[in-house]
Amino acid sequence: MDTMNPTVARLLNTNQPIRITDQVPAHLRQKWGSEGPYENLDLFQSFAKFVKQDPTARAIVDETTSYSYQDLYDKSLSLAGFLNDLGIKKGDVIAINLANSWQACAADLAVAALGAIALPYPVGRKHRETLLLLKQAQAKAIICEPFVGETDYEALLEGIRSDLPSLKHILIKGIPQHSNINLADTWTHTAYDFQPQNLHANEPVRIIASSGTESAPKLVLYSHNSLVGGQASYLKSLGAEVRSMRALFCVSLASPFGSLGTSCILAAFGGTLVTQNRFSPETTLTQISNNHVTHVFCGPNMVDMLLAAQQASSTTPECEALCGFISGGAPLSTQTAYSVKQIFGCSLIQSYGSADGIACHTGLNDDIDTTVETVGLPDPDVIDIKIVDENEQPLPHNTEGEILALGPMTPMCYYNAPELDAKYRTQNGWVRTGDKAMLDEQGRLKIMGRRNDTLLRNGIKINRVELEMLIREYPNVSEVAVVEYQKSNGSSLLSACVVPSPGYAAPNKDQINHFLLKDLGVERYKLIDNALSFANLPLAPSGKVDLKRLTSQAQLIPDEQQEISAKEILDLLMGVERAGVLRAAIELKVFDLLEAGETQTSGLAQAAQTDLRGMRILLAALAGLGLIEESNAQVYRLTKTAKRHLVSTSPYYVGGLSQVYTADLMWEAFKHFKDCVISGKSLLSQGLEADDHIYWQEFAQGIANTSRVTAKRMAEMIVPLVRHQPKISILDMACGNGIYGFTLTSQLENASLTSIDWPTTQPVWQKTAAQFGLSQRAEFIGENLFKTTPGAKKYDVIILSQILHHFDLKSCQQLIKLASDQLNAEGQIIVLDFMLSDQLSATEEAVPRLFGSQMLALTEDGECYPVNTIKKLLSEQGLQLRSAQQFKGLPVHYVLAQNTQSVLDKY
Ligand SMILES: C[S@@+](CC[C@H](N)C(=O)[O-])C[C@H]1O[C@@H](n2cnc3c(N)ncnc32)[C@H](O)[C@@H]1O
Repeated sequence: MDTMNPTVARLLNTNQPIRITDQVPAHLRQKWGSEGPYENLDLFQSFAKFVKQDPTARAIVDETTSYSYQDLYDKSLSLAGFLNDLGIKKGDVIAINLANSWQACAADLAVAALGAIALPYPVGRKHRETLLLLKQAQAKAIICEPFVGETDYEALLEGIRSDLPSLKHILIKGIPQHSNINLADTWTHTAYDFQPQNLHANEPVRIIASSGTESAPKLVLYSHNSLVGGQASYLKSLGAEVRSMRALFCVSLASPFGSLGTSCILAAFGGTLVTQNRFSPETTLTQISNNHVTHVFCGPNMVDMLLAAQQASSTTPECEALCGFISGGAPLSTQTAYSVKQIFGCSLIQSYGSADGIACHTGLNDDIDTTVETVGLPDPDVIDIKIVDENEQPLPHNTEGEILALGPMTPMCYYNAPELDAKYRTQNGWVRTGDKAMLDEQGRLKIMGRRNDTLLRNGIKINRVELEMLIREYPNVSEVAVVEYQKSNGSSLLSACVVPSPGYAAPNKDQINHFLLKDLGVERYKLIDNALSFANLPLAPSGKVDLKRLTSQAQLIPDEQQEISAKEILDLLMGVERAGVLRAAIELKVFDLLEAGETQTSGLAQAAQTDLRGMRILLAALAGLGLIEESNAQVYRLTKTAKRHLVSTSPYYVGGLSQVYTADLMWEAFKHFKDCVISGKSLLSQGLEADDHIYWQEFAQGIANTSRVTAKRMAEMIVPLVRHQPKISILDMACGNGIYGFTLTSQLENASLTSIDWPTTQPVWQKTAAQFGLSQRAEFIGENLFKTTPGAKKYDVIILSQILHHFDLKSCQQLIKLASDQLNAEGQIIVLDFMLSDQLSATEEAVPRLFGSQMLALTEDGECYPVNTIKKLLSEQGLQLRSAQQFKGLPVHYVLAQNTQSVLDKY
């Protein structure tokens, strides 16, 4: 909880029963019911109406299959029956965290049939966001994907379950790893006996989570009527016959924009929903033509990507049925609107809306200027709009003010957040959007500044809120505001203004960018140029973050201050102290002793058999490095990081790396690094590549825990490629402790392993063999790698892990040839190493670069090579490159290549 601001903390700690008060006056809801547009049907009933009319009509088409209205109806009621048997009842909140699929729509419909409330949210939320959403909504159950990218989402949920007393059931779209429910088991359950008379269309059915500018997501509560009656009217003008709409959603169906999918296209219109698991421009183009798509719902960036993909393809687009692209989330450019007309021959609709309760869009026949400059005419069947001044007094046309909105789509209230109702709703139910706009003479809405502004960097649009949310995922960051500012040369830059959690330092620019790029897989153009640390973000009189003030503060930073600071230089120069202190603490087992309960300086000195003054100074330094905390004078405890990574019994222990990175040899070598630079050579009397260097024994032990992680990733990739083979022979060249070869062998029943290294590494290798229980399936060859003569035995997989960097290019070439000569037809070589990519900036690649300096200091002519060089070496041997990438979250790259020649061709 230490990362939360007071509002969030208060929200999470409240155990008050949830009160739902429709903020819209009852007489208005009644009027919309009697005069339209409400039909007063609940969402499921409205959907069921179409099932009855034409059960065989296509409801959903995904990349491979289509599902009829009857199919979807049956599946929804089976799931509803299952949920009902679990005890889910009217008014309960069910979170849905699924990629776009028929299952996501069936889950929406099942929850609606029960009179429960669906809380869909897009996949990709991390720990903090998930906890906030589920806790604030007091969700009773969640239906989710097992994995999101590399995140084990089921494990993430299990990890926060103790903080979620309301969460009783987890349904996994796949085989659960814990004692949870497999969603597949629900689809054949006895159908729920749906009784429409038990539901009222003005009751709640869906929460739309809006990121907004709050520290926590806002949960906006919608009734059946406000979706099926109000929100659906929003799309009516976009097609002559809504029933024949075939709508392709590139955005997540769980996003506010995507909420139109189930409730409007299916339940209100009886149309067809075309889905894709994940947006890809190529798949979208294929789906448009194969499914005669009429409407594409996407963000402006996606439109640009579709245009680029179509331009790159040699075929003319097949899109006769296409009426338009509906682009929401950020403003459009004239160029985009123009290109859509040119290339796809259809309209681009600019849609403006927010989950808080506003939606407006341009028309199919609007000219390009109207499309780009306005967001169209507000439709009273959806929403009425007022432009008001600070005192909420209406302003005349062509005058800028804040947009207030009220109409049939207006949501009921914010869920479980009366303070948000007070802030964002007027007394008679109008939604305060916080966005600035004016109405022109024709009554068209012109947006002058959105609350969730779009940022422009080098001409590319970036959604501020999305970026802020991503940065907020960084550990121990409690608040973030991203602002755009101009440099003296006119270029625009992005600055992240970060408030760290109490007791933590704010991450710097490089740390944030590395996190965005490596952990979250964010596109490079969204990286920030600068990071500023704040104790609190300044607030404007409205109570919102004062972005203007932050922008001017960012503006004030002289360019040179964005470079490395003097303190950081000092930190660099004190690297010797840092490494020495940490190595001493590891060798004296200080972290293990603290874990065992020895917390006093004197006790620690005694247990570690050190001088009292020595221990006192060591502990003070460790506290300075943030590895331990002083709880009382001279009493210490481990920090979370140290507990996880520096206690030797932890499975995540990395202290062994001190034997590698702070080995005696390393001090010796770096003492004379200047001379290495001058001579271009290592000054050690014996380079690492020398016969049977003693360093390798220590290395093999020290690297073990870290190797396990990388080896597991490597095995995950190789196993599916070879497991079909009746027999698999693996060669681990320069095996060290042998973990890579053994990890792979252990996952393949029919595999045998040969490992080569200097004879001195054999004892460590034997230990690993015993740990894996694989001594019977493995042999060790103790000899010089370069002297191995390829015999009759050939291999299906050859591993070259962390070895090429020791040698010059010629030797690398020789080694790859040796490997390639021992490869079976169809066999694979995998090279793993520190490598330089051509995609990251120098500071983002500090580790491999520093590793390069290690090679200069320690080896005769070793080096850290670019990925492309390794690729070339493999290609030169006639091997076909299969893939090359950095393992996500690890500093190691791999390049995988395959022998496509038959053995006979080669000899
Ligand atoms: C950096 S370690 C890598 C070990 C292992 N592949 C891993 O990734 O953990 C390099 C290994 O190469 C071995 N080695 C270096 N030159 C060698 C040679 N000429 N013949 C045999 N082994 C060699 C060392 O003994 C050491 O175990």
